[in-house]
Amino acid sequence: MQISVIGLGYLGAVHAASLAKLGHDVVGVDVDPARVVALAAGKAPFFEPCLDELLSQVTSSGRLTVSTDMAAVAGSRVHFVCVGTPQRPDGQAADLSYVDAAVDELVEHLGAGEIVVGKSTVPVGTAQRLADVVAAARPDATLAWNPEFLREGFAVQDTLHPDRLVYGVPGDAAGQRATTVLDEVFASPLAEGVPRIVTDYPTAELVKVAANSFLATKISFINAMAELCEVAGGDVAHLADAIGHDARIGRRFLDAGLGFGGGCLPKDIRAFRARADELGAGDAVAFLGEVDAINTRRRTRMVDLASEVLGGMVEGAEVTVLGAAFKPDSDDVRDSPALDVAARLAELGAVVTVHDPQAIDNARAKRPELRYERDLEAALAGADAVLLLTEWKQYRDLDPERVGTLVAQRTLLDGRNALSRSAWTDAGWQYRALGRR
Ligand SMILES: NC(=O)c1ccc[n+]([C@@H]2O[C@H](COP(=O)([O-])OP(=O)(O)OC[C@H]3O[C@@H](n4cnc5c(N)ncnc54)[C@H](O)[C@@H]3O)[C@@H](O)[C@H]2O)c1
Ligand SMILES: O=c1ccn([C@@H]2O[C@H](COP(=O)(O)OP(=O)(O)O[C@H]3O[C@H](CO)[C@@H](O)[C@H](O)[C@H]3O)[C@@H](O)[C@H]2O)c(=O)[nH]1
Repeated sequence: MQISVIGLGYLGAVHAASLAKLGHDVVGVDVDPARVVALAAGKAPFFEPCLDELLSQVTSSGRLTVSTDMAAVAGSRVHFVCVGTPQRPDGQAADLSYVDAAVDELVEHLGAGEIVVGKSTVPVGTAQRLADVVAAARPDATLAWNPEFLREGFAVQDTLHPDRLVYGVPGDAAGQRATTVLDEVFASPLAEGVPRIVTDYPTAELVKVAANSFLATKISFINAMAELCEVAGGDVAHLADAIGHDARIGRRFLDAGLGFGGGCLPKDIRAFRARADELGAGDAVAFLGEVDAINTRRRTRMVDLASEVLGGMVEGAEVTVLGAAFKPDSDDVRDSPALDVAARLAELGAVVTVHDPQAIDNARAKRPELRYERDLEAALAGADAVLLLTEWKQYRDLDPERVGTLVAQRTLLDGRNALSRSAWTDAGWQYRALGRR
């Protein structure tokens, strides 16, 4: 099928390449010329495992083409809208200006019976508003909402083999036609038995923010327990293992530490609260304010812990921060807890050196005031304290003896509960972690 994908960021580039891999002919459109040049050459414009290989396959086979010109979407049967919905700079709510601009431009190129499919994460009510925009421009076109659940770091795998597909469609014949066409788009995952939920627009929009709210709540729940463990002398990693064995709870997303960041969970729970307030149902999700507050406190606690192990002498202390990305296997630094902690320590006068296997360029663009070092051993040299803030595998694999020969003080703060305490203490390190003795 001929398909267009509008917005080629962390979501759209992966979606476009994956649809091409599934055998469709895909044209991608983005307003960022640098992004389009990279993609046209079969290169990922950001780091995402497996994406470079996939892109070089689908661009060289001609299944994926890219353009900065929206006119390139003409003739596609389905148009996926994957542009950003960041938090508004002046508040908590989502900035819908990119979605509105993309749809306004797209509808000028729509042909008879084509389907516009929203994938961006939006406040409930947006789909109906956009459906009216589509209908006004092209009465025989249909809008569907198909939220995306991919995780960065696993984006290709999650797109080709999703946990579920959700279609929000109108409850009429046009909705049935859109469902049939989407089934054709996703024929391959559906044939693997991926569950498909067909519902209305508001439910499809709410499914997305409900899922992210649940995940954020799970992380903040375990981090609240970490706060308790810290004052009561408990160990949150053991606690998580113990409650996680209960299948009703499950161990996934119970990793206590520095908390959640990234371009999704933090902004999505804030936008959800803002939208619920507008709808007069703010009380229903007021708890998300506490989820957010617990999450933010973890960053403050990490800075305090660093100050504590440095004997209150933060100013002038050499601090090595391992990790700048918001999670491993990504170069994304949007709302990165690691980068936030690094910046706060630098503000307090520490001499902070940041290392990350993939995110240094993005981190430098956002926090130019910090020092960056691409060589891991050089980054560790002379450190008074080492802070592990993003649990990349190469940090998990560090040899405490070897690292001990590089640093000035054998002091390690494990912000992700990712290392073996005994391995590091046996090598003479002072090991401290959030939520553990
Ligand atoms: N990143 C993820 O893992 C993920 C997962 C699920 C859902 N989402 C949601 O998907 C949406 C996109 O997120 P992202 O992380 O890919 O953002 P992003 O900022 O990485 O990408 C957005 C892209 O849209 C482009 N764009 C903006 N306006 C445009 C226009 N008018 N026409 C064409 N292109 C335009 C930008 O240049 C950019 O390349 C957001 O709503 C997000 O919440 C993201
Ligand atoms: O037990 C855990 C699990 C995660 N995190 C942190 O939580 C954040 C988010 O992690 P993750 O959810 O894996 O990354 P994202 O790529 O942001 O994916 C989330 O956000 C996407 C965008 O909406 C959704 O599509 C995904 O389903 C949802 O998991 C990261 O900072 C992690 O370090 C923890 O602190 N503890």
